[in-house]
Amino acid sequence: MEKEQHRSINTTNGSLDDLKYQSGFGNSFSSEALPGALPQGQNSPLVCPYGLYAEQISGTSFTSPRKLNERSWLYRIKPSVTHEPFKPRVPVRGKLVSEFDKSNSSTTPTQLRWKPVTVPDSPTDFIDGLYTVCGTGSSFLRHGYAIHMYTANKSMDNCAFCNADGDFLIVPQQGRLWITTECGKLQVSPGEIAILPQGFRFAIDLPDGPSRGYVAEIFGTHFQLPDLGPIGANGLAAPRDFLVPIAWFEEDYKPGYTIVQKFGGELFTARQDFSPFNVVAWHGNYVPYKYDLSKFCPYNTVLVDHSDPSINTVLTAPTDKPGVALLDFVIFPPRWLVAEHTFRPPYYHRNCMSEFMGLIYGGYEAKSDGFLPGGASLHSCMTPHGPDTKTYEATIARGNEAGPHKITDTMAFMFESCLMPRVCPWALESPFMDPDYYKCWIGLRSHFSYEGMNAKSNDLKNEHDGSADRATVVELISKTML
Ligand SMILES: O=C(O)Cc1cc(O)ccc1O
Ligand SMILES: [Fe+2]
Repeated sequence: MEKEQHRSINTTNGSLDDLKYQSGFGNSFSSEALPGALPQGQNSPLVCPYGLYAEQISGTSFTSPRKLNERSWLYRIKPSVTHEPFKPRVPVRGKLVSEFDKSNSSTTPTQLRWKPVTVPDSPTDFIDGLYTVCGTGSSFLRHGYAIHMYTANKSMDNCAFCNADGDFLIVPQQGRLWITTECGKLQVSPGEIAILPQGFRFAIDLPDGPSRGYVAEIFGTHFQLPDLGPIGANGLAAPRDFLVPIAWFEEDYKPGYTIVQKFGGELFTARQDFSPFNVVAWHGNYVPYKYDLSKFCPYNTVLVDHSDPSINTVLTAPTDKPGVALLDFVIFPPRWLVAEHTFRPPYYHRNCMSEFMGLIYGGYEAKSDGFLPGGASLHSCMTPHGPDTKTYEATIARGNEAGPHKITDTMAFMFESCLMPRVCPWALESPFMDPDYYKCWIGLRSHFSYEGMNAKSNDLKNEHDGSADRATVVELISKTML
């Protein structure tokens, strides 16, 4: 064992408040915390600068096509392998799933909605606060996804988490996440997202205490920027707005330091006596990164009809079928609504894809109430859904006079997948599950009439004038975002 040392070297990242980042998506990045630490001209010299060990982390098979190949070279004080054997973590919490089947989850075509889960009072870090809501497929077979949520109130202490199963896309909803990774530090606030690819070790500090958020985990593939098609060369999420850490390392002696490894949905621990954040320099294109959703440049209809939500795709994890996503991350950001003689909220629909939604802040355009920041909904494959009764009535009451209108103070998102999710029992039985969700549509009444063959939306609007629920409608118009 080494003698005790307490020296953290950080030449460029002075304090967490002014973290510096590299920018770009899929670049070949490089960073060194000490000058000259990065070997030149080769990846694995006989002796690396400063006596560092060279270690490669591969995010794709060695032989993946060049345009998909992801790997990085890390130059570290001790290699990752320097630890005691992995043992099952005790106590076993058993609320993480990475291979979905009848033993751990069930299917339902019912529309599901959850209220925001309360952050516990008892000390809970990110690992203990993480639980799977739904998912499908298998991390063993490298195909599928899991959707988790977390509630936590304390920083991880003397331990790092490593997910061997897949990539995490983390959407904090409450409380900042200060994430230390092997490539350096990321400071992520609600309204930003972080991607922690498969295999990277990371530790999450919670500077704000109580924290809550959503996590999509994908098995067997990585996130890409969506093609822009006829939109052109610019728009949606710009590559330069993705931020990647700069090298940061600590060389402290850390007795009892624990690596918690998620492997096949189970947690294992291994002891070592040093920090895994001992990478002095690195280069490559397999990296953790973050993105500020307020930087997104939305495109949408400028004349009629409501665009399909794919127009707001931030990142996509593809399947082998062109245009069919294992998991799309789609947002519903502040934007102008200008469509003429159009029902502006999301249309009623059934989708061959499955839709999990969350709300980071504000309200959501299709739901007047009941879908709250920190809450969630799941509309699985071909399960009908759409605006609730109040939103429908208020939209019709507003009628054609609606001019350009800006939706503000809102950030909802959707994880959309071609694979049908199974739902975990603790999510179905949760006290935060809303058993009355279906009632938000039950009030939708028939406006059908043979005389109304040429009805315009204004005629529908007039139906409400003087009707018994006029007061409600007027109240809703003032409340609604549309
Ligand atoms: O169901 C939802 O609320 C998500 C959604 C939004 C939208 O604008 C169009 C289709 C869609 O599934
Ligand atoms: Fe939908």
